[in-house]
Amino acid sequence: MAGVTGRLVRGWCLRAVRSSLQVPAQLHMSKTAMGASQKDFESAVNQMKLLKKDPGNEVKLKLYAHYKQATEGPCNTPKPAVFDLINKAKWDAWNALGNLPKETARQNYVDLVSGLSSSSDSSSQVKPEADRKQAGYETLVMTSEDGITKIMLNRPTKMNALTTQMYQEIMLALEAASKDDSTITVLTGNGSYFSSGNDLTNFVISPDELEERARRGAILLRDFVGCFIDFPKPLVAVVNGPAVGISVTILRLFDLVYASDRATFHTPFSHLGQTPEACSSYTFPSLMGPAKAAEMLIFGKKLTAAEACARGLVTEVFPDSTFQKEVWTRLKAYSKLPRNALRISKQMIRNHEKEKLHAINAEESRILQERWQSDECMNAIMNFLSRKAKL
Ligand SMILES: CCCCCCCCCC/C=C/CC(=O)SCCNC(=O)CCNC(=O)[C@H](O)C(C)(C)COP(=O)(O)OP(=O)(O)OC[C@H]1O[C@@H](n2cnc3c(N)ncnc32)[C@H](O)[C@@H]1OP(=O)(O)O
Repeated sequence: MAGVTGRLVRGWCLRAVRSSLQVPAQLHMSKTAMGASQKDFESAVNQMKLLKKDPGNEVKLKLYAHYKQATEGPCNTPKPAVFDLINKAKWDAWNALGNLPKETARQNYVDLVSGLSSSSDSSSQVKPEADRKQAGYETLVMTSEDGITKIMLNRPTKMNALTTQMYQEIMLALEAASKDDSTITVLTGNGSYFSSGNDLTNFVISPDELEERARRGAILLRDFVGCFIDFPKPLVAVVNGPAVGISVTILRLFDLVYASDRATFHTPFSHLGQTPEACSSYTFPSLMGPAKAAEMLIFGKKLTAAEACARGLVTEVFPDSTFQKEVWTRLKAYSKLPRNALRISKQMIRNHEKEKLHAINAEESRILQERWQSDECMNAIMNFLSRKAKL
């Protein structure tokens, strides 16, 4: 019976909404964002030899330390005499990296050099100081100013629901932001919502397409979440209003989450016949404990901003009336901090669990691929769409 209902639902979806869905090519993050290879490392070493501007002693020490760690592992030489100032400073910098894995040191070295190259490139170009809006996005507004790249979800009349095009554009925007000369990257929403999560019309497809679309959807989801796991710079969510579904679960992959007191946090996965994504099946229990995570992820309890803050998902809550002013003042001050130190500190905090997060992301995406083909999921989507049709 359920199977028949499912087939009817899928047929109804196709007839009820005449949608010409296109399947865009999948995007992949650059190699640098995914982890530096030996080749990337060697080319960064060569790039350093060509650098025209002296990056200063502090940076040179970091480069030295990461080079040694990447090539030889933890510091293995005797401590130089106290009066041998230069060698002692070098030894201290290397020794301070402790047991940092070689791969992480290699990645940090590549990131440091890439930061230096892009800042020296940018100093040779004349760029207007004014807000630089970047063209080419249909569902986002991307701007760069005062060391901050802002990616704004821009479908306010649809509560910034995420279409497949939008997932792709966010990945492109993140890739661009990871390479630009900004210090901090911000994601926010235009209008009253931060985002209402996955656009449920992504499911408006013919029954014979479902299996293939679910397969592609899982790849899209995995790549999308992967971009957040790997994002190399400080990433800030400015949660201007309610957040639903994946726009909530992804927050644990941000470094700061600022929320308006008007924001709510809702993950109605079970109601939709679906399961958690964006690594939340692991990150939420570790953040707030399994009992509180279950309340959100299994039973779909909607949290206020204050509750989300108490559970560690939100960094700080601001009154809505002063939200934008207070948050942007704070971020502008942060964006003046030394760029490379911020990046390296972020990576030191995040690198420990990166590999695990990728594995969890792959598994969650695989499970959702099956869920999307279930009658439970299709019935829930149909309920939403038929409510829409009746309005
Ligand atoms: C084979 C499948 C391939 C899928 C590939 C996807 C790959 C990635 C998947 C990642 C998975 C993520 C899981 C989730 O995010 S689950 C959460 C999904 N979101 C929801 O369930 C929210 C649904 N929306 C609502 O409940 C309500 O709209 C609202 C957000 C509570 C707001 O209610 P309100 O009454 O204030 O406003 P309206 O409902 O009138 O909304 C205004 C218009 O916006 C449209 N809208 C809003 N949100 C969505 C949405 N998520 N999907 C589609 N459309 C949305 C709403 O329909 C109105 O449009 P209209 O004016 O045209 O009627």
